Amino acid sequence: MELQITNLSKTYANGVRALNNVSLTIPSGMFGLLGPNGAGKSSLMRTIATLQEPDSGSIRLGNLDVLTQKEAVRQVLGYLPQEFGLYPSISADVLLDYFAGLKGIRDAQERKLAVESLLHQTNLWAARKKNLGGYSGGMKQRFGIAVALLGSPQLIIVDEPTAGLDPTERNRFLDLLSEISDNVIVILSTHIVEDVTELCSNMAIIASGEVIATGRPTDVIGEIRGKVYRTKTDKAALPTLRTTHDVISTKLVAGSPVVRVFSETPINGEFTPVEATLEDVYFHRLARKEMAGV
Ligand SMILES: Nc1ncnc2c1ncn2[C@@H]1O[C@H](COP(=O)(O)OP(=O)(O)OP(=O)(O)O)[C@@H](O)[C@H]1O
Repeated sequence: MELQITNLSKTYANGVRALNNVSLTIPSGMFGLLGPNGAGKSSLMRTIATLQEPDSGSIRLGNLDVLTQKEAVRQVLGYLPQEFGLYPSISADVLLDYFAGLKGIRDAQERKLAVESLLHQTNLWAARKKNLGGYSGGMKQRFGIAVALLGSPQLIIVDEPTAGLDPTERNRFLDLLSEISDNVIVILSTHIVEDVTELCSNMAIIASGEVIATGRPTDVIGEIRGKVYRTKTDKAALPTLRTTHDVISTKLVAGSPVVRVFSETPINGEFTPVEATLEDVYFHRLARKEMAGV
């Protein structure tokens, strides 16, 4: 199964153009959607999840037309939104059973098996009798994914699921996502570049509603491989360096700026060639997009 998004555009009533001619092909496996705040990630995900209408464009999921066959899409969709409310004084097993009923699992025995299996899969079995109000952030996210996985969806959309999780919970959540991504499409929206490099077989970067890079992470990185250099400098020299070089990023290491620059041709002197990363592509493409928009 493949998700095919073609020329999707959306301008909100307040005039914000959240999606501008977005076209993407999303195969099965983990697909990372990267972009800064306000890039349009949630708008895109809500549209794919049949929760809002675009102004123009089309979305196909296998043989389904997502924009007109909404009910059929919802049957095979699992969606974990950026924010969701949970009933604080209900236990996980009771609420999951309730959602399983809403998802159309009518047979009580079948529902019980589905709920038990998901509670095990999300590592919430031991805490299944606990009220959700007492769950930690990570447990709530794992409960959210258990709800999204009800009914064996073919398309799973998770919108910034690791924001606010500690490293242990973040890893646990991402491991869970990669386990479920065999043979289904999982779209993971995130600001965290590392998560995409490590987990996703395909990806896209969007900024100001436009796709500015897409492909396999290794191929996307390949476009700037051999063209990234690094140097240490002092703070006073930084403004001049920005005018003479194509600066990708600067980071303070022990108080001194470490600068990564892009160059089509070899640069000597203080610069050392370094292995290009997805973060380099991300910052470099965003900077180019900003310059083009000025
Ligand atoms: N319902 C709405 N009405 C008006 N403007 C909106 C609405 N939803 C989003 N926007 C605007 O559309 C743009 C894209 O927002 P969106 O939430 O899709 O981005 P995002 O990439 O998910 O951002 P974040 O990472 O901060 O969640 C932003 O400028 C946002 O303010």
